[in-house]
Amino acid sequence: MSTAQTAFLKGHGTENDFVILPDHDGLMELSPAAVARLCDRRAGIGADGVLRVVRSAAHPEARAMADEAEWFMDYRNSDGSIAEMCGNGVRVFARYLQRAGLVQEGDVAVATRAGVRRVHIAKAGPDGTPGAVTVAMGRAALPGGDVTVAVGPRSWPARNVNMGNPHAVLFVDDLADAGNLYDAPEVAPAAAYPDGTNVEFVADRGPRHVAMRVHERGSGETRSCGTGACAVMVATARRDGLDPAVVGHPVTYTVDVPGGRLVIGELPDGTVEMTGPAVIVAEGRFDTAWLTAS
Ligand SMILES: N[C@@H](CCC[C@H](N)C(=O)O)C(=O)O
Repeated sequence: MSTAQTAFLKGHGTENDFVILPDHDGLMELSPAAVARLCDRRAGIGADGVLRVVRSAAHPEARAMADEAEWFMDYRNSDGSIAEMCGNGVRVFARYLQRAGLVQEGDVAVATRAGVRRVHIAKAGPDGTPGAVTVAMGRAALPGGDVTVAVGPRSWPARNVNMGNPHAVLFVDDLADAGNLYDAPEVAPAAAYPDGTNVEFVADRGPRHVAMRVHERGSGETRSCGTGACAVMVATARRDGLDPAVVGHPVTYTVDVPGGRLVIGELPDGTVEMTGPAVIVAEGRFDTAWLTAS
């Protein structure tokens, strides 16, 4: 008797890693417990989150976007919670579509809970090195209001930046000041973030060059966060007195994350674009029953 199996892939973007579940017709039941089991780094496959690949027409949350974007990224954090958007995830998602032969190098639109995101897959190098993947992340929203982030006895003022999902961005002299970021820092007032938030600690590295560490809502400390890096870019540009809408030209920053480097630009129309690597590292199968066994 053969055991039912489910196909998966594993990929990452600057070491923000994902289990990818191809479920093109949207038939899979994916409970929060099943996501947490997949993402478990000891008893599961291990990842910061899950990218379920579903045809937009087959998913109730994406049906309205199906004319614009054939594929929907159903993103889940490693604790099983749902997030609106994942910047590295959408780049890795595009790489999966390319590897599966569902799209070619060039432009692809991907439906997300934060709306349609346009992704560009650059040509591979002459030696076959995969090209970088760029995503137009939409405009940052800057809700304003005073926000404070505390770690133990220390606290810092933070900037509230929304990239489709929420972020609190603050500047430190030394990234070690963030301490253990597996636990969520305290963010006040709680009313600024009714659904919780991601928190980014930022240190300067040079002109238009910063480094960051992140606590991701629903995943703990990760090696990178794409929406977080975009929020950091915008918060840093405003701190530096740079608003592309005012200066009339794009503004670009390099953002180093523990898992690599992202290049992020903001255009005069407010659109934020992020470029970086996106790779698939493995492909396999697990027993379907394992996902739901108690
Ligand atoms: N790693 C992601 C962000 C994933 C969602 C986040 N944890 C949230 O809950 O908002 C990225 O690359 O943007």
